[in-house]
Amino acid sequence: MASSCSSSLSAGGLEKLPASSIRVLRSVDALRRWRRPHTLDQRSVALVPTMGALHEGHLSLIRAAARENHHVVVSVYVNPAQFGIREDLASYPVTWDADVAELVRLDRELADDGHNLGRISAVFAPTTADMYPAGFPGQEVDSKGSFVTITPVGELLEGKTRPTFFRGVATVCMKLFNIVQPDRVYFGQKDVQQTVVIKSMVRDFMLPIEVVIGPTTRADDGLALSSRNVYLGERRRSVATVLSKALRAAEEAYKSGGRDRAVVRGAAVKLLDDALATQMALAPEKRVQFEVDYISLADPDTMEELKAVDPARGGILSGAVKMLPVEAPQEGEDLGHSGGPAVRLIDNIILKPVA
Ligand SMILES: Nc1ncnc2c1ncn2[C@@H]1O[C@H](COP(=O)(O)OP(=O)(O)OP(=O)(O)O)[C@@H](O)[C@H]1O
Ligand SMILES: CC(C)(CO)[C@@H](O)C(=O)[O-]
Ligand code: BAL
Repeated sequence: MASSCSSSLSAGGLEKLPASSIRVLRSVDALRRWRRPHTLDQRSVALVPTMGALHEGHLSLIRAAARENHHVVVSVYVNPAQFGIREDLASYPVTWDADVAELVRLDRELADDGHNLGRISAVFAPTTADMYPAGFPGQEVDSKGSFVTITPVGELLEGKTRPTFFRGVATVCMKLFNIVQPDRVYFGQKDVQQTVVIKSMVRDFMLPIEVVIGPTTRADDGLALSSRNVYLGERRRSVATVLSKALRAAEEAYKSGGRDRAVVRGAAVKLLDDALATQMALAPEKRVQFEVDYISLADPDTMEELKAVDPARGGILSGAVKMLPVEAPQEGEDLGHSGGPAVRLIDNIILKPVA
């Protein structure tokens, strides 16, 4: 739940982040009142949707948005509809105070850099009552309510393991887009299937919005930044690079002329198999066990699996790996946020077309 201790009310009763001009808008009405004049004065508005727990990946999207738009709205909303009933809604990291401190710091950076059209104008932090005016429909697969579903892409890969995920994402994004009425929306390539779902929704519902995809921000060792990485703890964090390494191995196979699924995807699978064998040879108090959910080599537009990459079109290599809770925890061992539950890592690499 967003706390209000790190914001203040101005003389006019407007809530702002401290030492900044960033408005905090907590309801649909407040956002609409803020938005109206910018339609009249034809200033461009960008939306960067997030679930908070901000990291450099989010900040890179905000920087891109500020470069190209007069106003940037960052939404911070942990949308319950995209969490399955057995997923981590209750423990999802909520770091409002740190998030707003990052936004204020970034806004100053944007102001000091002369290359930006705009800055962060507002943080939209609505309540679930506001976002689901008929009442929250529930997290079950057969919940009844008003939903946006984008199929078949939303049923593949992530959608197979998380059957309500893309329905929840598309529904909340449709709501956010209708509320904010952005000219441009910014999403990260880290969630590549999400970008395909959002682009399909914008196309199929004729939404007058440009979808901009920002590159994946990584830690120095290659791990894609993700809010859920806080669950890992030290032992699993050191092994979590297996997925990015596996995808990199498959990309190398493509770059060396490999085109068949068995060659390209096979390079990733082999790296994961070898890494797991290495871990399993270690003692329980040292090792990290993981399960591969999928390694996909898919069409860049539909995310349907490919038998071979057409070099004129390229493809998307993506994967999900579940890091299991550590065995035999050691005295004082850092197990990660919320006691170190199983963590699903996702990552991807775009195989670029070659002439
Ligand atoms: N490493 C990253 N690089 C670029 N964009 C990112 C990165 N991580 C997240 N994003 C993007 O930020 C936006 C908000 O994502 P979200 O708040 O879910 O963060 P997250 O790190 O993906 O969290 P989670 O761990 O729950 O998946 C999405 O468009 C997402 O793709
Ligand atoms: C796009 C999004 C903010 C919708 O809740 C979420 O799926 C995310 O953070 O990627
Ligand atoms: N980063 C996408 C949001 C989710 O996995 O729930």
